[in-house]
Amino acid sequence: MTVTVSASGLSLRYGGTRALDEVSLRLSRGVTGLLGPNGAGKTTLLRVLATAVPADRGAFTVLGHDPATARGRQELRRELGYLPQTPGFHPDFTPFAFVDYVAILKELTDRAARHREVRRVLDEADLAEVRGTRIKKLSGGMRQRVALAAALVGDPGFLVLDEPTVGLDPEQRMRFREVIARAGEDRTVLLSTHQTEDVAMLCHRVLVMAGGRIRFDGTPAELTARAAGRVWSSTGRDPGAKAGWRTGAGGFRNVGDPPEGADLLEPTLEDGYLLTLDGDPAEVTA
Ligand SMILES: Nc1ncnc2c1ncn2[C@@H]1O[C@H](COP(=O)(O)OP(=O)(O)OP(=O)(O)O)[C@@H](O)[C@H]1O
Repeated sequence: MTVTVSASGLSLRYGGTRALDEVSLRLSRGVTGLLGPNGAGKTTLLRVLATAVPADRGAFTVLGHDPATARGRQELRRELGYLPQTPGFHPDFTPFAFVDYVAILKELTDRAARHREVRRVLDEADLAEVRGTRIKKLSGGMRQRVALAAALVGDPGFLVLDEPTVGLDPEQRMRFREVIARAGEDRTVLLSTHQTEDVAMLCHRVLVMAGGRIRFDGTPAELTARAAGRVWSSTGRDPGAKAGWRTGAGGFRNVGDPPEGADLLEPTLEDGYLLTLDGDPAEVTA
């Protein structure tokens, strides 16, 4: 597999907080999911890779461009589509006007070619029918897709998406996933999310971050497999479980080291994720 994004030893401190602590990774084409609890460092990592903020230490390249030089930074930004955690757009703009504005910022100066590109990305994000409707009249899911369309302008090879499915209802999330999956067919996509189903359904690869470090790097199946034989049901709360929660059926689902004779359950990616957060930080790969 061709490596498209490569980072080594990325570190960044905010005062006393180590937001990134020696992060190294290699990405290839397709969608890679980035999971981690609040404050894990996901947004900081995405901001560094999007050249929005420089790391204190470490280096990285995107599609061969090194942001340490002014020219490399410029080339990298031409290959970048970034959907930040809180995208801002003027509510009175239409999707067409907003994406056209972003296209101008991305140096698409020929008006006819730019308008063709704007229509193309609006189609790709499933927004053709509402391209003339004011953004303030669109649903949250459609607004997210407007932000995604803006990130797709100029056909960037590297897409950085920070929690794009947050706040979407299940149907909107499905449609959004379809658009991301399509975008990932021929691009490198790094997708931060709190939704383990996003990762299970979309990603060929998953990274788990906690405390500024990468705690897991492997396939979704490998993350799920971490919980094999470590998930069980019980009628009451099991004090020996690392985590346990009441299910809709009234019993408890537990992860950890099951007691003798426990009623074992099929693990999910979420179980593997929870056990990874609880595990040894030195165990990085599957
Ligand atoms: N601009 C900043 N100034 C000071 N501290 C910051 C700043 N940005 C982030 N941090 C701190 O750095 C750490 C990592 O934050 P970051 O936003 O990268 O985490 P995250 O994994 O994206 O979290 P979330 O899932 O809540 O979005 C946190 O402890 C956060 O409080």
